[in-house]
Amino acid sequence: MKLAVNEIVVAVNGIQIVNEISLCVRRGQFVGIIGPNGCGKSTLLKSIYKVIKPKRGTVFLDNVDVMKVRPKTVFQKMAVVGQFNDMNFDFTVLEMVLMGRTPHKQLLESDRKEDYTIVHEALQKVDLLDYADRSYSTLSGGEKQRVILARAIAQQPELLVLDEPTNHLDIKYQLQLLSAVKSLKIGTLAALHDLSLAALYCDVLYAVKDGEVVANGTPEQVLTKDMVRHVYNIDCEIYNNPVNGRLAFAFHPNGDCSREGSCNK
Ligand SMILES: Nc1ncnc2c1ncn2[C@@H]1O[C@H](COP(=O)(O)OP(=O)(O)OP(=O)(O)O)[C@@H](O)[C@H]1O
Repeated sequence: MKLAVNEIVVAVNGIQIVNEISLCVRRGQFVGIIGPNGCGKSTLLKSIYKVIKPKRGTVFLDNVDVMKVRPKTVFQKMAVVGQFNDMNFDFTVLEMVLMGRTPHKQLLESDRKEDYTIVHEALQKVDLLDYADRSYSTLSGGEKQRVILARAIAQQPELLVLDEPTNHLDIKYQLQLLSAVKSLKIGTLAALHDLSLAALYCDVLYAVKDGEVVANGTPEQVLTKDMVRHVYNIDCEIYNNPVNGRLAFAFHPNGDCSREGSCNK
């Protein structure tokens, strides 16, 4: 499996939101996209999973031209966990996760025993097996997020696209969700806000500012004080986390670089 995104340009009302972004995800790689609010992460991801048609550029999943083929062909290989997961109709948790099987079925084909086994395993992975009969609409934001991940897992994708997947989750479930994703050993592309989690889970990072990639490489190459200041306009100290040995971040209070005297110490 290889996702190849080449020079994607997305413009809305004449304003360029994504500016010639290229990136690559290979089998087993966890690739993170970091950058401040509004820098274009979701817009880029939406153009990769066919919700937005870019003005220019290509997205290939192996030899499949994502822009040109029908959605079913794409979603047999790609699963998505978006940022907002509310539904207009109510379903049980089991029904929600069963929907992950849809790209693998013919029209009106009924669910088979094998589908239920896959769904049970997916619910187990996100620690929600006991919730199978609960109504989705009654779940907390974090529980909904985990159901949507279970649905994506049940899809048995080769590539998982996640838009801020740890939104709504407490720290235990942030770690559980990212560990569950990592254990799938498939290609993953995730927009992430938490730099420590990005350092802990990602093999490769792309830092985005104003719709452009300004740095890419391993977390150690990308997550520098200069990058954080340039991209987020804030000062920080970076150290090795004594628990996991990965990079950790301490941000300066009042560390907005635009404030007088707060930067360049
Ligand atoms: N359909 C649209 N019409 C107008 N502006 C849009 C549209 N879609 C996105 N934008 C703007 O494009 C910019 C990038 O939005 P996007 O959601 O991609 O950012 P993001 O990096 O995912 O942000 P966040 O971290 O806050 O989720 C924002 O300023 C947003 O307001």
